[in-house]
Amino acid sequence: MTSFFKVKSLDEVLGMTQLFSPVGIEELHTRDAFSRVLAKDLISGENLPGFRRSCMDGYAVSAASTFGASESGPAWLTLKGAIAMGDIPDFKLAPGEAARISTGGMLPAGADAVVMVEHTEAVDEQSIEIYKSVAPLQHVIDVTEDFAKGQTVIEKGRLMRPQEIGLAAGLGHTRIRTYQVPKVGIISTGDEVIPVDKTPEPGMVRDINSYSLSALVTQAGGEPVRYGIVKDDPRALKSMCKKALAHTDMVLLSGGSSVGTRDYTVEVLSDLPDTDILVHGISVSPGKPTILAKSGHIPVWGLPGQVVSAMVVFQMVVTAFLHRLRGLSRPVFPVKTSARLSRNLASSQGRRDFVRVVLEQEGHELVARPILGKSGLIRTMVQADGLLEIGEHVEGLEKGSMVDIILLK
Ligand SMILES: Nc1nc2c(c(=O)[nH]1)N[C@H]1C(S)=C(S)[C@@H](COP(=O)(O)OP(=O)(O)OC[C@H]3O[C@@H](n4cnc5c(N)ncnc54)[C@H](O)[C@@H]3O)O[C@H]1N2
Ligand code: MOO
Repeated sequence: MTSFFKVKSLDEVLGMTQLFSPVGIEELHTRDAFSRVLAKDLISGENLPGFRRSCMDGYAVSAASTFGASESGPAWLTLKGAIAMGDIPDFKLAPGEAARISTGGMLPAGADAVVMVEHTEAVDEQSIEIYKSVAPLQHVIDVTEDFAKGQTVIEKGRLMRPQEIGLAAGLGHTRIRTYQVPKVGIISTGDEVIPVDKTPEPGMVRDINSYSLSALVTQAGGEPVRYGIVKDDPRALKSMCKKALAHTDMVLLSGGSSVGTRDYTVEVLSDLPDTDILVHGISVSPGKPTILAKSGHIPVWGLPGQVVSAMVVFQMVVTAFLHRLRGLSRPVFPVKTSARLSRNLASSQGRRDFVRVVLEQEGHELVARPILGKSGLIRTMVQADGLLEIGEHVEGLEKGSMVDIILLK
């Protein structure tokens, strides 16, 4: 029997991300850097907060002055003054003294803790009673408690989430260096594939893949560039590949990845200058007939034409390469939930299966119902809340077992 594919494991293929490098760097205003990846360590130029800051409304004290204080035996302290927000206190606290302070105010010299106002009682204009002792630094943010001057606060390769944007702003970094957004060229192939604004004759299909793949590229942090539909003609496909390679950082071809009489992708890619076929076949289902080539420094994918397979391979394989091009230094962990499996599921050993599932709430539990349908049915992806992964060494899963579901965004 002819073996068409030299199938590689998913882990082997994912290991190939290291053969590719992040795209170029650009400087951006911090407010535009959301979802970008930092290209240079961000160093703190100052201490944060830079002064001892109260995190409660109450009284600044030396903790030692409150030791032993209780409801029945309060500590008695002399009121030295009040600290206005944003002011530097112009007095020092001696033992046995306290100063009125608000949340965010600067502690005076001699103070190392704050007593919450609800644990005090004013005796008269000059003195207060304290009903609860505080420990040193209680209710206080210390000078370098967020960050110290010179410290790396965000490492190169980290994603700029809302909290990283806030931190950069808090340290006064208005411009930061990030990786560019990788451009991803998308080419649909197939004599039967027509533009979505045309009405298909029998035997024809509208071009679903360049739309679903564009959306996936955007979701994974890339910029899709659509090159339309190319007929099953090696010369036309080669010329479109060259065009996409000249203007993008990664190329996705959909269709023609298998071994049919009109599946030219491998032939065309092999024929491009400075191009190696790294993968033709991955031991996953759906998506086995996937191709990965390296053209110069650019990854080129031959994705299966089946609408579900193209999407699943993008999510489970291509995304890791796009993250590499974006400059991300750590994996982005998929969002998962735990659910009880509604039925027995068979699976072939030696292959990783990704089964589409619907999630349903039953009492306090989530139940995962597998959607059994062919990989040419877009309906099955639309119904799916997530994917259930069945490992290479697992023969099947039993009804009632708890499983992890990768949620589809
Ligand atoms: N003898 C074998 N045949 C096949 C195998 C195999 O191992 N041995 N694998 C099957 C699997 S699994 C898949 S998946 C497909 C992949 O085939 P291709 O990548 O060559 O894709 P096409 O034949 O071009 O198309 C498959 C299917 O998808 C439709 N299609 C293609 N492009 C689009 C698009 N842009 N939008 C919507 N639909 C699209 C196309 O019309 C076909 O129906 O190979 C199996 N064969
Ligand atoms: O990859 Mo194919 O998608 O199993 O139908």
